[in-house]
Amino acid sequence: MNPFESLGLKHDGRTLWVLDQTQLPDAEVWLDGSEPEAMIALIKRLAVRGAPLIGVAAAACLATFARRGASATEYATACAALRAARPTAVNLMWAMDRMKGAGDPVAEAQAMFEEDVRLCEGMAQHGSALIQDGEGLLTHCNTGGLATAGIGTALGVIRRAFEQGKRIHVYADETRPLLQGGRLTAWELKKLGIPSTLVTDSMAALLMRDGRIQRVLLGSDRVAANGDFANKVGTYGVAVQARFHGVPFHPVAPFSTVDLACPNGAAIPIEERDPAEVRGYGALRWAPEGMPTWNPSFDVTPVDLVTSLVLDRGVYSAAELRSGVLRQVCL
Ligand SMILES: CSC[C@@H](O)[C@@H](O)C(=O)COP(=O)(O)O
Repeated sequence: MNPFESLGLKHDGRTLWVLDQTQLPDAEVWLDGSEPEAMIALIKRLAVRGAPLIGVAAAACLATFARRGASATEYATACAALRAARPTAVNLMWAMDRMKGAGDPVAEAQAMFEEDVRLCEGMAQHGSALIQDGEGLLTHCNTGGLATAGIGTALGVIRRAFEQGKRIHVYADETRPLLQGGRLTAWELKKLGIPSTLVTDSMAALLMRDGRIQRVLLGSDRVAANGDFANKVGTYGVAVQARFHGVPFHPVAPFSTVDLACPNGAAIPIEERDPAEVRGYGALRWAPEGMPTWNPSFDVTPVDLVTSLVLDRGVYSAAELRSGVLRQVCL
């Protein structure tokens, strides 16, 4: 397998390494993700996360496993287990289905990595054209180089607009409960030198009321055929607030996130995670021990709250999405 490298993943030709995203921003620790069991654990505990990245990482892991001499049965078992590591991001299932039927798993994983880089470029090209000079942008969760093999989905769009010289200011939601915005998006924005401010999730409506947000750009873990989409919990709330304040709202995703088998958002499976993530963070606990919690990791935003969806192949309005355009462009 040829060496490849992204912000959160690298393959040196023999071993697959992943950046442990749970330790960011304080430490940049690379872990060995070559073995399927190790990769499944890394995906489950969000050391490797972000819809496109988990698909690419799982594919690279399988390719490494095959190259080390896994039997057909071992390969098929690992493929099925990786496919089930997280339930909402369809990129993982899409990638594993491709790997299942791949004649040459090494070449297929390599192609998938390179394709994801190109898909990010497509989104950046189409999405950056929407952003006007001087805009304040709100984003939720982390959708940058850490979440993909390339420059990212929504954060890639934002980065491209910044590189085009547009004077933008990014507001990053901290994104409770696991703080992908506060830890990861903030880390990426600082690295890139993009003017930005971190806010708690509950501040977004106030920013919109005060006229500081001209556009919302965020990612998706699964887009249904009618344009409803799942993304990190809190996205639906941002969409409602954006509609109330007349702020354009754009999910950004590659075609590999579109699931034509889901007719609408009600069919998207939503991951529920450990209650401990709501009661505290890491070693810190603020809720009474045993306090009942609800911890859906994602929510579904109806297409009616979408201004337009930025795909790698173009920008599609809510009306186009409702009339089934995804069935034509995502074949
Ligand atoms: C390119 S990223 C799109 C989504 O995967 C992202 O917005 C998101 O919700 C990630 O959730 P996570 O639980 O951190 O994997």
